[in-house]
Amino acid sequence: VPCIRKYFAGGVCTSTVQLPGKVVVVTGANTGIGKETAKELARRGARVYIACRDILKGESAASEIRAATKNQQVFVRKLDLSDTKSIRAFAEGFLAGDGAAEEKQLHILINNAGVMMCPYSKTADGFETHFGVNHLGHFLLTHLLLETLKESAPSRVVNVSSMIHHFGSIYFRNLKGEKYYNRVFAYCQSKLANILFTRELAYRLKGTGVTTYAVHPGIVRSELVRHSFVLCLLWRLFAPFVKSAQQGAQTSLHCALAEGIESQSGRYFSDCKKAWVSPKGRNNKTARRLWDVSCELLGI
Ligand SMILES: NC(=O)C1=CN([C@@H]2O[C@H](COP(=O)(O)OP(=O)(O)OC[C@H]3O[C@@H](n4cnc5c(N)ncnc54)[C@H](OP(=O)(O)O)[C@@H]3O)[C@@H](O)[C@H]2O)C=CC1
Ligand SMILES: CC1=C(/C=C/C(C)=C/C=C/C(C)=C/C=O)C(C)(C)CCC1
Repeated sequence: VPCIRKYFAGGVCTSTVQLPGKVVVVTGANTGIGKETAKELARRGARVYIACRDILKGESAASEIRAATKNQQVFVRKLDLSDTKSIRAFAEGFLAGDGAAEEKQLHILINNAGVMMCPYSKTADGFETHFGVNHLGHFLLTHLLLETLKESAPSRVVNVSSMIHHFGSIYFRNLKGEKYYNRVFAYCQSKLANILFTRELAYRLKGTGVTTYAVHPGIVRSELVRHSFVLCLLWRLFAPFVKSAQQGAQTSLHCALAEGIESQSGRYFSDCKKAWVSPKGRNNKTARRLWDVSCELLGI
């Protein structure tokens, strides 16, 4: 089992970059891959903002991270990606100071939070939940923080996607899932949207010093499978093949920290190296259309 575990553990972030004075936001960092990502960035000396929908869960993760890293600069902020009001309030609060410190800079934004295979539901703004939280929520958050990211360049945006994007398509005529709904395809679509967003964002940010990367973290033991009895069972049955959250955080860390990957902006990484993207994820026309439709839906 240790040998199998080692084989399936995947790539390791080997960057030795330290982050004193750097500011980081990680969404969904109260648990799973996000928490481990935030922990490592705090260990390297960054001021880390845990952006999560449940402040109590966030505080408990923050205490754990402070204790493990001896970094007291770990803060919790409310961010519910299923509500654009909450996203706007988070961005306003973050940029205005909102208690702990006035953040005029943001060097690393990790768009990590996500939901998978939930029953049909809508966000506060009427978007299908996977598309609304996994894609539109992070799209709006990035938009609101973009000027600060530019002013803080060199800076990075890491979008946590998935290999499952290979099975996704963007159904422009059914983005709200009202005509038909399948929870697996809804998740796949949202993860493909993460890849296309990364691609278009990189194109638009050329020359600004802000770079962006999409990530597949691997198959990771976490709460993501909470809505699927079958996946919960599979994850248990195949435990030796499933990464720990700490192993799952490595590719996000690589994309946030590794030196010399700036020319790879817009690309997709898995196991800390460039990986193959589905043809749909390489389509510039779809990327552009998704960008325009997202702006329209969000009124930005
Ligand atoms: N685990 C895996 O095998 C894989 C994971 N991924 C991706 O990795 C990322 C992290 O997932 P993972 O750590 O595994 O899953 P977890 O379920 O453990 O963590 C997801 C995080 O997202 C948060 N979240 C969910 N909805 C919202 C919302 N509306 N607003 C704010 N935060 C929200 C959760 O908060 P709360 O605790 O309150 O629910 C939680 O903190 C996801 O984007 C996922 O798609 C990709 C491929 C495989
Ligand atoms: C085939 C197979 C597995 C199942 C993989 C699955 C079901 C992957 C689903 C990925 C998801 C849901 C990604 C989320 O973004 C295990 C259990 C790893 C064990 C080894 C063989």
